[in-house]
Amino acid sequence: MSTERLLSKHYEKEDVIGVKEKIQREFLHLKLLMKKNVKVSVRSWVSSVIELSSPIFFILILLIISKSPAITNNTTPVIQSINIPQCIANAEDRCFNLIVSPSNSPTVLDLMKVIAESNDPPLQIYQYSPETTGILPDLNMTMGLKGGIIMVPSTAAAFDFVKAHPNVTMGGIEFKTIPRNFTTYTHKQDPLVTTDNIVFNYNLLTNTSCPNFMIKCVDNSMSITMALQNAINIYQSKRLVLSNTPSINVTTGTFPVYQPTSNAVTTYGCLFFYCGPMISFIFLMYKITYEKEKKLKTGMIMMGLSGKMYWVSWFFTCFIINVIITNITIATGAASKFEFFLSTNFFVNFFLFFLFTLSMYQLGFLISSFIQTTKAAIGIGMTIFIVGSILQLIFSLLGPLIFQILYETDSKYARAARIILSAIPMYHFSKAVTDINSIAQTYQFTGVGFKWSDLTINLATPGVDIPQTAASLYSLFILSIVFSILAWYFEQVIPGNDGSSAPPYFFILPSYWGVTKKKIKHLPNIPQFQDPDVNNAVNYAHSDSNHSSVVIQGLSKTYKNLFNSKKDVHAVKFLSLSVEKGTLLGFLGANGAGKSTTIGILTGLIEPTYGDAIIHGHSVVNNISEVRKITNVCPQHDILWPELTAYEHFALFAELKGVPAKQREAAIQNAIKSVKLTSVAHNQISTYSGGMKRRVSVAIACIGSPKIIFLDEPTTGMDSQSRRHIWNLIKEIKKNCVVILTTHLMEEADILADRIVIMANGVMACNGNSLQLKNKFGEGYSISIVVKRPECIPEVKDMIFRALPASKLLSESADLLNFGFPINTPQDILVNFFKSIEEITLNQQTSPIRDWSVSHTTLEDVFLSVAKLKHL
Ligand SMILES: Nc1ncnc2c1ncn2[C@@H]1O[C@H](COP(=O)(O)OP(=O)(O)OP(=O)(O)O)[C@@H](O)[C@H]1O
Repeated sequence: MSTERLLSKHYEKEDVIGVKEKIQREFLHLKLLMKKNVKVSVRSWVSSVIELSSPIFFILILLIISKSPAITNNTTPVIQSINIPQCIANAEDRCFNLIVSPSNSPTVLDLMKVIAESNDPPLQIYQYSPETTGILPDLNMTMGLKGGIIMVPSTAAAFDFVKAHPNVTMGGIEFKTIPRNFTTYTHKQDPLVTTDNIVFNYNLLTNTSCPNFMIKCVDNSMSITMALQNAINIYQSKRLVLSNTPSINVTTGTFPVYQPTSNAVTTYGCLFFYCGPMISFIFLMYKITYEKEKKLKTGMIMMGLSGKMYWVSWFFTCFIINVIITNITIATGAASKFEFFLSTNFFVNFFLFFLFTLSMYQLGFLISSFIQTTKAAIGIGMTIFIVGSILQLIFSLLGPLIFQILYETDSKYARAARIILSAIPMYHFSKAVTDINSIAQTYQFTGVGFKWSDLTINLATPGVDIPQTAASLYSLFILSIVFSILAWYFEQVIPGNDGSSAPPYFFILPSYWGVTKKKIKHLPNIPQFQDPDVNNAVNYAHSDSNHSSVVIQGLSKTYKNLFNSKKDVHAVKFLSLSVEKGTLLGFLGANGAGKSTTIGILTGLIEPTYGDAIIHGHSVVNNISEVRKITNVCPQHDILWPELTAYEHFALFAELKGVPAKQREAAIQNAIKSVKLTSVAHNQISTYSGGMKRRVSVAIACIGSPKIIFLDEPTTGMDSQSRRHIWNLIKEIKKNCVVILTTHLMEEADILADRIVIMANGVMACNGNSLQLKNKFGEGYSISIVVKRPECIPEVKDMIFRALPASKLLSESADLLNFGFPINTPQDILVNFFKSIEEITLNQQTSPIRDWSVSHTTLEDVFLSVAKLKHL
């Protein structure tokens, strides 16, 4: 029967799992993984405390810096020059604002009406009295969004207004005297009118101060003067009874102005606020790569945990840590009385820190998909942190200037720099911090901090297209999404520790999304193998009458070399075999023989180039999730978290493997007893020896009545007593399932295996039980000889071949020689041989042999002779 037909026959057996069950399973996995993450975080509390308290640490440093005399001297804004603050709100039509005093002069009011009417667009005139509106009137409420002329009673009131609304008033006029002959009779009561003066006296105040580097400073004195002179002319021509034109005396006066102040937060805020999230970023990279390096992730997936939920659980864990760190940052900043935090809308700060941390986390996920070791993770994390710190310091000190240069210049370099910087979360973070700082630094005088609505205002000079603060937050959000997508993509495409990877175009394959089944490719013909038993096993695996629990058909795996196809590695070549329930298959082979690749394929970690394996009716290529439900694994590397106890491991895997809640405790206790760990079951794994950890791994592999168990060197590192105990346990559990055991201990395979397959260069070299293999590949007896020195080897070989002409050299390593000779060697030859070897070794001085022994052929001998043969 063709392989396709046989496979399709098997597929008929597949269970159709309902969507509801699938969702429930995914949620169960998420719950288990979240539990694990929380427990690990709680148990490794020192690192968790360091991670969560890092924002406190860095903000406290900033607080100490801010208290240093050098910085505090600089924190109070000084009235540096007496000018009218520059209006920065042109976009809201406020830049036509003039602040004019005194408001009790009817002539001044008339003049202002002329200016207001002749202005294009016309201005409105507002009366502002500190007594009625309070010291800090809301500009929007008082005068609407349009600009206008603000009449104030006195210069002092003008000062108050300017203090309340820095940078919205373009200039001011303080009238001092008005010539008597300039007024109409109705204005004789004007307090500014002087009888003996024909000079128009006023003080012109223009705002030439720049709130920050982002603002282009414009001197409006000329336009104000011209507007006023024009108004005087119009007024005079229309209404004056006198023909004399008054002379005008303009002076410049002083006005309070907010010079942007530098303080610890404006100077170093970008740097110190950035450090807390970055420490968490390094921790995250470490945690993810730790699970990768220790193959915990792979192990969990082999045991059936959902790969998707693995990432979702990390996402939620990061989300929780992010929310905690963000709130700690804001609370510490507020407790430190930094206006950056006190005056800014909570949600603005929340989103700023949350989105920055989120984007860094996603970048961490992305970078982690390229690296395999914690060393690399820490190295790269620290490098990013240091380079980022330098950037933050530069932005802290020169941020506004940099933004101005970047956005005012339209050179190709500026454009390129903008594009590059836009992909860097630190850049958006420092831009937003600088924006918030530019408002927060005047908070103590204005009482107005960074509001939610300020996210969308243009803090820069009109015409300079510097992005609004909201753009920085959007960018952080978009970067988070882009990094997540790239992390997901590269996680699939970059080969992991197990060497598995998806093709670069995997996302366009319908089979990736579960819409269709993967197309299984088969080699057209079943090849002929040298060994008849292997041929039989292969033919049976492809036969119609095969109903074994595990049926492997034509499994092949080629690791392609992208640059040179001659260097392609054919790790597994047409492996076909079947394993019945209740059988322990010893799967042996030298290093590089193809065992791990085969196990990787059977556990769904590696996609075969050709062929498939059907495990209890489920294809490993197309239905691996069902295979994993019934499969348990004891990988070479323990899937154990040092922070969890053995009990917690058993509980986790019992629930994962679907042990009903009522039977779970019994299953856990059973597992603990089976590997004799009762007294230490509640101790953390970090306190266990290597052998004890192996015992936990073996017990995990037995939990939940699996139908197939993969044991990869299960007894490595165990003492002989524990090893024998585990062997008994394995003998017990194999009764109800299939066990596939890979080991380098031939004694272990000999004792446990019902059937042994030895792989050599990717090919099944032999297949049979231990006795069959010994008879077939062994030489009856084997002599092991330890020579004194390597130079003695030729002499010893010569001696053995002379004494036992039918003997064969089985292996030769350092000073150990292994010969085999047939069981039917004539007795007299044997007697002579023993005599001569005894004589040689009697003389310790001259003998080239240090030690020798004779035994029946061992599996080791079989293994060594099989490794030498060519098999295809
Ligand atoms: N990701 C990979 N890319 C390229 N070649 C690989 C990859 N993984 C394994 N190989 C090659 O495939 C062959 C089989 O390797 P495999 O790991 O399956 O051997 P093994 O029998 O498990 O060896 P060991 O006993 O050392 O674990 C080896 O030649 C190995 O170098």
